[in-house]
Amino acid sequence: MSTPSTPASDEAVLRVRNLHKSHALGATPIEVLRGVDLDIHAGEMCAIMGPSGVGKSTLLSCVAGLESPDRGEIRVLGEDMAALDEHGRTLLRRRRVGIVYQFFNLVPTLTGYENIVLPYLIDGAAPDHDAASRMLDRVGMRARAEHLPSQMSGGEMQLISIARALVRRPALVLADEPTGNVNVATGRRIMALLADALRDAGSAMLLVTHNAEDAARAHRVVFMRDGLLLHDAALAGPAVTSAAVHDRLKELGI
Ligand SMILES: Nc1ncnc2c1ncn2[C@@H]1O[C@H](COP(=O)(O)OP(=O)(O)OP(=O)(O)O)[C@@H](O)[C@H]1O
Repeated sequence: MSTPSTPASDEAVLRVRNLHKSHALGATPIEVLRGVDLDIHAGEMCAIMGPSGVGKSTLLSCVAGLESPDRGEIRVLGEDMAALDEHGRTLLRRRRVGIVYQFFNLVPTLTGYENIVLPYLIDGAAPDHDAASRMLDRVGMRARAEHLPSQMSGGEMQLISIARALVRRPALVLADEPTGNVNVATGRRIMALLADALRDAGSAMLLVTHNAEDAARAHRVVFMRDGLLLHDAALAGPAVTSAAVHDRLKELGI
């Protein structure tokens, strides 16, 4: 598979057009995404907020190539996900996309360090131990390197999972409620780490969050409602403060 290393400067790292996706609920399909459009450029963090069950995680799964949309277009680094086969999508995800999950998704039988180098191993690549070691220090988890996830707190597991997601300097980071299961202080640390890593690596990031303070770290906040994204010009750039996010959530009744 040929994966462009960097998109053309004006090309979005993530481009989504008219995305539709239904889930079968018994015999009745429920259309969760009804024409989602979204662009995220290099170095940009975009937060998505919206009521529970509206389809935020479904969007992330489609972007990651873990679920197939019914129709519409997803381009990651210019690559049309629908034109890739399953293997191509897997390679693109492994090599260019970092994913942070709400429930960490660490491999329970591997140590913290082994979890961090997992993205290399599942790709059949030699681990970059320098990068992994730097990442271990960056998330402050060196003392936990040899511990199993069962010996870690939720916050520690999430810090390890963030190191795993970022170790290959992904072009696109997908984070699904990364602070949803950690305490407030760790949540702030996690958001600062993600923002710093994004800036340093020039990655684009799609963040799903219910937390206005987390959303306020983004360059742009969009709201999902009725299967669509509401692009809110008032919530971009310096206007993105947690107070402004709170106000908008209230106006939208979310
Ligand atoms: N595999 C599936 N099969 C059937 N229905 C599904 C499936 N995955 C999700 N759904 C349904 O699709 C809808 C959207 O789910 P999704 O997890 O994307 O929402 P969300 O906005 O991320 O919610 P939350 O904020 O609670 O995490 C929900 O009604 C959910 O029950």
